Amino acid sequence: MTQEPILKGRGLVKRYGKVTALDHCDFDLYPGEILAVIGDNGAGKSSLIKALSGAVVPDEGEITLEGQKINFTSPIDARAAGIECVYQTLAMSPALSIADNMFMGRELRKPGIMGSLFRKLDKPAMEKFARAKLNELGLMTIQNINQAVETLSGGQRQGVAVARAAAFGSKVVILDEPTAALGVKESRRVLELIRDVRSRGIPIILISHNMPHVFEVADRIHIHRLGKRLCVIKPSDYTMSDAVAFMTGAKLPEGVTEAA
Ligand SMILES: Nc1ncnc2c1ncn2[C@@H]1O[C@H](COP(=O)(O)OP(=O)(O)OP(=O)(O)O)[C@@H](O)[C@H]1O
Repeated sequence: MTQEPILKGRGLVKRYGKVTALDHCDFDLYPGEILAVIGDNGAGKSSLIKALSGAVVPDEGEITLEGQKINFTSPIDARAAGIECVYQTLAMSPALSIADNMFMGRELRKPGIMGSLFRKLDKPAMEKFARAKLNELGLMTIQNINQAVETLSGGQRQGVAVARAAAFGSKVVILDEPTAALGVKESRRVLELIRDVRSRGIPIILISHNMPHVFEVADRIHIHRLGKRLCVIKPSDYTMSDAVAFMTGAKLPEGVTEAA
């Protein structure tokens, strides 16, 4: 790679009491790529993306975005910097509408009296924007933008979460297990959305246990093992069973040692 990574982590450490979830972990995401992050249960994948998206503060190490050192202390900081993350839990309010969920925490407000803190929400503008974004991403099955999120199917909810991330993630979109618990058709749609985001030039980090999905969409695969990056492979160079063998420690890629 001749380009510089857009998002880079070096020597990241995160401890939870006696558990070391991240053990001097390195990470590189390059512009315009879909980077899958795979690893066994408990390998530290979620801890890694939480550190990159401000949900946890690493105990050690350095993160840079476009070459600038960043010190996120919350996901709000990361969002302000253009990094959007869809966590496994989706972080949506089921009783609120699709439009309200898309704007949660960054509501548009009507112009008010100068200096007024009590500016009214600009509902029409938010609905218009939400509709435009969902249409742009081909989520035409959602008829009513005012529909409560709790009335949507799992796939539609995931679609709204991905649409929200894609709409506001100007620099990086992170998706933690976006196809887990989805049916075949719904998973397909989410994979298409992921490709769609990439085609708009936004790089994506995809955490997934689903090897066929990973091998289908990823440009590169970061294999995470025991709290650190074991290696990065190209899906064209290895089989799915190789990847699983690497992440479980059954075998190592050529030239890689476990201590690396
Ligand atoms: N909030 C927490 N408190 C205590 N331990 C934690 C916490 N979060 C993660 N851990 C521990 O850190 C380690 C790494 O967890 P993490 O969730 O990052 O792994 P993962 O690779 O995402 O796992 P999975 O694939 O099962 O989701 C695990 O041993 C886990 O139990």
